[in-house]
Amino acid sequence: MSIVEVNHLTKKYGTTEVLKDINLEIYQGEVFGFVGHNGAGKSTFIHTITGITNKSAGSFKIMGISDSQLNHAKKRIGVMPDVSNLYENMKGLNFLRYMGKLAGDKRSKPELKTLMKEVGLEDAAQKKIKSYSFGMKKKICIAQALLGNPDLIILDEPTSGIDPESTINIRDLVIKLKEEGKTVFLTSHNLDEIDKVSDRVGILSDGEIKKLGTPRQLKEGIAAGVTISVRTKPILQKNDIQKLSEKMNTDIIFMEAKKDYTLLQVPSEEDLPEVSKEIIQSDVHLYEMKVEERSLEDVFMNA
Ligand SMILES: Nc1ncnc2c1ncn2[C@@H]1O[C@H](COP(=O)(O)OP(=O)(O)OP(=O)(O)O)[C@@H](O)[C@H]1O
Repeated sequence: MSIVEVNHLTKKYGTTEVLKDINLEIYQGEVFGFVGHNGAGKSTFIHTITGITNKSAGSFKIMGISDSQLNHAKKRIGVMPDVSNLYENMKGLNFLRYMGKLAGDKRSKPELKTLMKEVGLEDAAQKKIKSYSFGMKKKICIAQALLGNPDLIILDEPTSGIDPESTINIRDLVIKLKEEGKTVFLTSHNLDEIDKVSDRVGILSDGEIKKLGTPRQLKEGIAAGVTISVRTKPILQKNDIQKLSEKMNTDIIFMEAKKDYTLLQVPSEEDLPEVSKEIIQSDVHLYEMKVEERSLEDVFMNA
């Protein structure tokens, strides 16, 4: 079942089309990762489907409720606010109690403390928000998005500015929410994180969804060929790879030479034995050769 259904959605600021004819379905119970470069339109998309800003054209439904009736769906959507919208003079726990009442959240104080613990703020309940670090402010925004027990949780950059341990906490929290049957829509610049946690990923570029699928489908869908890293002494440079390619009469593409290894692309795994044989027979010493996993970053760069 679709929790979000977007049809031909367009958003303009002045004459600039920031979202261009977007079609997208987000299914119940999935974690959907939305990625794109700065200014691609991710926040605008969130603002549009949550009614913070008006669409220019097209339509959308949230939990089957059409955008003209969006107010009826709002209680079931938890949107992570921007840190600048926090009430800095309030203590963390009091802030969540206050926002919780507005959201119709029935949680008791101990339950709200549990929520704070889940987002990694167990020691900050009685501290004023203005004393929080940026990462802590992000965490309380995530907690705020969960008030009122929403079915759809929208997290815009939840892990930016957050330390690695807290990033893992947030990942665990997202997985827990999914296990509870919630739908989580999240944006992030951390592609590794998106890869780990998302059931499906959409790549937004210049206001259009350029790629959509499971992380695996997206990684399998990029240019054919196998990327390998080769650790040699001395390091193989571009001209070495060109010579190798000519000698083998195969397209071997030099990608980059790092500090202690070289990345190259060969047409298929079948070429690996000969590549290693040629390197061993050359003037360099071969220490390691391995196939590199495709990453979402590769997909993103190819979008
Ligand atoms: N209120 C506004 N008025 C005019 N232009 C806007 C407004 N809000 C956003 N934009 C423009 O729309 C484009 C998309 O911005 P948006 O914030 O949606 O991108 P984003 O993908 O969320 O970027 P980031 O990753 O940097 O947060 C940008 O060019 C931005 O300058």
